[in-house]
Amino acid sequence: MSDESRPTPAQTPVAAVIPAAGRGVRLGPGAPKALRALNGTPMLIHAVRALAASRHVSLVIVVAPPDGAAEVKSLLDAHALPERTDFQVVPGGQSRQESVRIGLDALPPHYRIVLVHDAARPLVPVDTVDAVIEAVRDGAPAVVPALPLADTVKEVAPAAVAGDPEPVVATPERARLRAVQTPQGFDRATLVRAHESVTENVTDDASMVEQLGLPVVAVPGHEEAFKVTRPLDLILAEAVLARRRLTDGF
Ligand SMILES: Nc1ccn([C@@H]2O[C@H](COP(=O)(O)OP(=O)(O)OP(=O)(O)O)[C@@H](O)[C@H]2O)c(=O)n1
Ligand SMILES: C[C@](O)(CO)[C@H](O)COP(=O)(O)O
Repeated sequence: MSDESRPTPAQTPVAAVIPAAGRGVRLGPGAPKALRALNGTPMLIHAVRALAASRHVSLVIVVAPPDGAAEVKSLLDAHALPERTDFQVVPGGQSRQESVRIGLDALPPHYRIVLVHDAARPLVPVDTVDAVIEAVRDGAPAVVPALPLADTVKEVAPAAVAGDPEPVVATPERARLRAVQTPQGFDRATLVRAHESVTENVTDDASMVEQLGLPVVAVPGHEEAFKVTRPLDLILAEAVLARRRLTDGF
């Protein structure tokens, strides 16, 4: 077993990269998505707090909108965050993949475990974060939190004429499908190699590790780790925060 793939001890420090450089086109016009407010606090601050809630995470690197690094730094300074966690801000890229790679480049060398977490998943519970970390510490090179699907999924072919109904070509067996969330956790050397090797666009980091032929494992995700993508998701996120305030007092 090479040094890089050896299981890491429980005290190995964990860093989190938070890609937050997206525009949020599907959310509609307005500020970059990560800077939009959820119950008065920017989505990004909720996401940073969610990751820093894990006592294992000692560094959070926020990948800011390309022209928004100064604004993000001010936001982090203006909000209460755990003192045991260090924060760094770097300007992001044109795609999620490029933003994650920029975040990885900023990681100090001694971090051997890295989480990648969408700013757009601001409400992930700390138990989910810790379950991902534990699986990486147990030796998995890549870990995803995942949930079974409620809908049946169809594969379609392109319509002959744009706008016409799309022909359905297959119905994958639902019991074997999972909806994948973040944080995704990685052995740092594996993730760096994946980002160096895979050049085509992918929608998550774990799929790059799959392309290297390395194992990716799934741990239980959480309904509240959903991604704020469309306007209805903002309403749902604010409802979850209101419920938390009532039941947990924060
Ligand atoms: N160039 C980019 C694009 C996306 N992201 C981040 O990747 C995460 C997941 O992306 P998504 O939800 O698709 O966000 P957006 O790209 O902002 O959304 P849209 O596709 O609707 O524009 C988000 O936290 C987003 O800020 C990023 O850091 N850099
Ligand atoms: C990484 C991710 O959140 C896993 O579900 C998702 O693939 C991001 O997709 P997006 O289209 O960039 O939001």
